[in-house]
Parts: sequence; structure tokens; C-alpha cells
Amino acid sequence: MPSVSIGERITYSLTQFIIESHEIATMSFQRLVSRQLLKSNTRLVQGNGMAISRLQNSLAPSTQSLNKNLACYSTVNKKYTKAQKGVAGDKGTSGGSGGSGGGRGRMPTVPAILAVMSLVFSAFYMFKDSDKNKEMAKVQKDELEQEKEELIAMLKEQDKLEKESKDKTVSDKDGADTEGYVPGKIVSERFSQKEIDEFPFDKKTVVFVLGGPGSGKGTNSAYLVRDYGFVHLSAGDLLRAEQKREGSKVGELIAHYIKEGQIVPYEVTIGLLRDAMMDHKESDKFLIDGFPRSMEQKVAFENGVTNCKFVLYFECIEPILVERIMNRAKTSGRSDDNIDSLKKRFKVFQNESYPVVAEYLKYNKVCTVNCNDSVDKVYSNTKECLEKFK
Ligand SMILES: Nc1ncnc2c1ncn2[C@@H]1O[C@H](COP(=O)(O)OP(=O)(O)O)[C@@H](O)[C@H]1O
Ligand SMILES: O=c1ccn([C@@H]2O[C@H](COP(=O)(O)OP(=O)(O)O)[C@@H](O)[C@H]2O)c(=O)[nH]1
Repeated sequence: MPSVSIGERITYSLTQFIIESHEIATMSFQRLVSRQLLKSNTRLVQGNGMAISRLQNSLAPSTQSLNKNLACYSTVNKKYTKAQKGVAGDKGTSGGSGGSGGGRGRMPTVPAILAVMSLVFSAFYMFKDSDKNKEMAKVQKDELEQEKEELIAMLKEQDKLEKESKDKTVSDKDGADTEGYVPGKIVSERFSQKEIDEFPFDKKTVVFVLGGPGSGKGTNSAYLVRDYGFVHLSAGDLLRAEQKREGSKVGELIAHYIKEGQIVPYEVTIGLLRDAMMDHKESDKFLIDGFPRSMEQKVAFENGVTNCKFVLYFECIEPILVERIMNRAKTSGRSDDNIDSLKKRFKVFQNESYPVVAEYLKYNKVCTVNCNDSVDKVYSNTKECLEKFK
């Protein structure tokens, strides 16, 4: 009569446990994969595809080993079943609980346990990976949302700035406050809003003449008027004339800014330049000298009056400029032709005016005239520029 040892009983129970765990884990894994495939988008499916093949590869050795062991244990199982039957026969019964089928009576081994554990771990990581993919997709979505919001905010800010800049160029004849100008408004004391609106500024050719103090802007502009029929409008001259004009509301303000070498508020200067252009209805070519001296002035003039065709930029080294200004000081009677004001004007030119030249350089709208030379030579350089850009 075949006998069944305690060891064999324990082995049998463990085998059953492992087989059942294997089945449960396999079913869960299959259910998980099909759910993921259904739910996920293409990217996730690709990811899962890779995860599945990774999992299959990692399971292959364990599954092979499990199958080998199952085959090997079936021998022991048969022996055990026989023994069970023998015991039952002795008791006069047929078929026992142990005869529940050869497929179930198997013994576990360490590789089999490892196979199940590897299956469980793989399923766990599969879950984890799927969560990671979801997290990544969420992070990407959040980032896109944030970028979209930033872009919208930027566009709104740009719109606001443009609107403000346009508002600042509205003409308001009666809007001047006690200081003589309304910040943000370009006023005219001589022309009505209707006259301003009807004036064809955009049909006029405007050339800005820029350069450091004493670089020869005025001198060369005078020659260009003579030879090419331009109207020369010097912002500095217009300001000085307004400063002297009897009854001017901004005279004192201008005097202060000029002496300090600072830039007079653009509303005042653009108002004077615009009126001066309207005084020359018949002319279509303007040299605007010493303006714009800051980016603020440039933007306000472009929005409220017109764009320039190009810039004549007079470039000169500082020692020559000092020498010329100190010479001019002997006869000019200007409050700013002295060394203290000059130093301040150089600083303002570097910090506020040169950026305007740099901005136009970006658009190839600058012709640079080297003016470290005699009057004749510099004018000849100026004419070359004009021919190139006309
Ligand atoms: N190339 C030059 N060589 C010598 N002196 C010059 C030259 N160009 C201009 N000047 C003189 O230098 C001074 C400044 O010139 P100006 O045309 O008034 O400069 P800006 O208008 O740029 O301030 C004037 O006295 C002018 O006669
Ligand atoms: O658009 C302008 C032009 C001139 N100025 C003032 O006028 C002074 C003299 O300018 P101008 O062009 O007559 O002389 P430059 O310094 O170029 O020789 C400057 O220093 C500024 O104080 C100004 O405020 N805005």
C-alpha cells in the first residue's frame, strides 16, 4: 500500500496554492492589459505594448521553469494520488478528496515561487508605469495650458501698450493744463483737430537726422536744404523759439530741460514739429533734425504723425565734439553750450538717443556719416548717403 508522507502533503498544498496564485495573477494581468488597451490613447498603447513585451520577456524563463517543474511534479503527484486512493480503498470508499485531478496535484519549487512573484511584481510595475504615463500626460497638459495663458497675457499687454500710445497722440487744443501741456496728449495751439486729421502726414517723406551734440546735424542739414529742397525742422531750434515766444505756456519748462541737457517731454516737442510740418503744406520732404532723442519719442511720432523713410546718423568721436561745441559757445548764446551741460548731453545721448539709432539699424534704415573730418568731406559723405537711400 503506497504511503503519503507529511512532506508530500505539504508539497501538495503548496503546489495547489502556487497554481491558483498563478491563475489569479494571469487573469488579473490579462484583465489589466485589456482595460489599458481600451482606455489609453495611442501613446499609452505603444507604451503598454512595450511594457507587455518587456513583461513577457521577463516572464519567459520563469514560465519555462514553472512548466518544467509542473511536468516533474506530476510524477510525485501521481504517486500521491495513488496513495490517497489506497487510503480510501482501505476505508471502503471510492474516490477521495485527493483525486480531484492530476493537474492539481503538483509540488512547488523555489523557481515556481519566483515565477509567481515575478508575475506579481511585473503586474505591479505595469500599474505603476501606467500611472507614470498618466502623470506625464497631465504635466504636459498643464505646461501647455500655462504657456497658453502666458501668451494671452503677453498679447493683452501689447494691446494695452498700443492703445495707450495711440491715446497719447490725440490732439486737444483746449486740453492744456496749467503747466502748458497735458501728459500723454499732443496739443496744438494753432490747428484744430479737423485740420490735423485731414493733413496727409503719411504722404510726406521724413528723414530723421541724428548724432551727438556738435556732430554737424545743423550744418549738413542746411546744405541739404540748399541742394535737395528739403524743409529743415530742427527740434532744438523749435524748442528754443517756443521758449522765447511771448505768452508761451511751456517756455519755462523748456528752458529748464535744455539747460540740464535733458529731453523735454515729447508731447511738447511733437506738438511743435507737427505744427511746423503743417506750416509747410506744399512741401513733401522734411529733414527732422535732433529728433527722436528717445524710444518714447520715436514711438509717439510714428503713432501720431508718420514713419521716417530713413535716418542720417552723424558719427563723431567725443574729443572732436567737445572742441566744436566749445567753439560754437563763443557765438551761439545757448544756455547748454558749456562743459557741464555738455557732459550731461553726452550721457543722455548714449543712454536714450543712441538706442533709437540702434533700433533703426535693425531694419537697415540708417545711413551712417563719418564726421570726424572737414566740413566739405563730411558733406560729401552725407550726399553719398542720401543718394543711397533716396
Ligand atoms: N566737419 C566739421 N568740422 C569742423 N567744424 C564743424 C564741422 N561740422 C560742424 N562744425 C561746427 O561745429 C559746431 C556744431 O555743428 P552743428 O552743425 O551746430 O552741430 P549739431 O547741429 O549737430 O549740434 C558748429 O559751430 C559748426 O560750425
Ligand atoms: O527732440 C528734442 C530735441 C532737443 N531737445 C533739447 O534741446 C537741446 C538741444 O538740442 P539740439 O538738437 O538743438 O542740439 P545738439 O545737442 O544736438 O547740438 C537738447 O539737449 C535737449 O535738451 C529736446 O528736449 N528734445
